[in-house]
Amino acid sequence: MSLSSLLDVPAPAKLNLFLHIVGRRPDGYHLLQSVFVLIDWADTLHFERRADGQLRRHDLGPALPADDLSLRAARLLQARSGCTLGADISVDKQVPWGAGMGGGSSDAATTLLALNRLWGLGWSRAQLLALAPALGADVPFFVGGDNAFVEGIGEQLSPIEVPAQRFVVVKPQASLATAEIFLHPLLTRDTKLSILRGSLADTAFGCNDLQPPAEDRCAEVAQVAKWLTDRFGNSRMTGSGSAVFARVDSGMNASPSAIDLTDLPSGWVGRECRSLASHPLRAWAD
Ligand SMILES: C[C@@](CO)(OP(=O)(O)O)[C@H](O)COP(=O)(O)OP(=O)(O)OC[C@H]1O[C@@H](n2ccc(N)nc2=O)[C@H](O)[C@@H]1O
Ligand SMILES: Nc1ncnc2c1ncn2[C@@H]1O[C@H](COP(=O)(O)OP(=O)(O)O)[C@@H](O)[C@H]1O
Repeated sequence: MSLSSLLDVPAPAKLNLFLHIVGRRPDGYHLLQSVFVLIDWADTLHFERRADGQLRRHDLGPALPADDLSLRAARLLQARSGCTLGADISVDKQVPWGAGMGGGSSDAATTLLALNRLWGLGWSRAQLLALAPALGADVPFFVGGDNAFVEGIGEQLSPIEVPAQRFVVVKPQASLATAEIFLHPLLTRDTKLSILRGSLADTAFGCNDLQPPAEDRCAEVAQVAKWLTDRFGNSRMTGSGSAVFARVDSGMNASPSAIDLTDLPSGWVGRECRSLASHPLRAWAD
């Protein structure tokens, strides 16, 4: 078997440094402004080319939905490109789901980037980006591959440089469904528009408008936020939750030895994470 018939690639998660809801489209989707930052908490996807055209997924970690986002992305690319090749896709799931960390969306985007190479399609980034919104509002960001100021429902990407940062990210036992948080009566939809400038990449800028509804829906979100604020002096929910992060790159908690996650309450998962400058497959499409 030639080397190029196998690929092993990371699918990194993201954090929303802030997330403002600034309006709503006639179809009910919400217009947002947000800074999305890639982090080094990642799934690993293994791809093996198949000559028979079949697409099969194998779960190396926890079981995923039968029609998961990596498989949906593979089917979409196969159908749109007319490619007669298939793939075995093995997913080592490390990123918690229902967490606002975009793990499923990253799996979908990473699958588009990887199969484009494995199948020798030679599609441009713009062609792959055109497929992305049909897979989910977060998928264009991961296909773009750069940390970004994001507008619209997630399809308008302005790459920005985000200073290297460290975070502690904690997800409580409860998971949250994105659609439920967007429909919550406590959600405000009229946050003032921000103008893109350097300070938008500051982790202290703005807020997450989805956090009050998420805390109302799920008491554990507020508990995680308090747990992090007590230890690191700051906290903010990412996406539609339920994970919450704290910056640990400044102040008295700057030393790695100060980060101790051994006392996480039972059922919570947490890690120290670093921001990434870009998706590790950023160079795989122009
Ligand atoms: C709000 C964010 C921020 O990153 O939340 P997280 O999913 O990361 O938590 C995302 O844009 C979410 O993206 P994604 O998770 O891909 O959402 P989708 O599957 O497209 O949408 C799930 C549901 O959320 C609602 N939705 C989603 C995005 C949006 N801008 N407005 C919405 O109202 C819609 O009801 C939609 O049916
Ligand atoms: N490969 C996948 N990884 C994780 N979740 C997936 C995947 N495929 C489909 N899903 C479904 O998508 C939902 C949202 O997943 P994900 O993008 O990880 O979370 P979030 O919306 O919290 O950022 C999950 O609850 C799960 O049911």
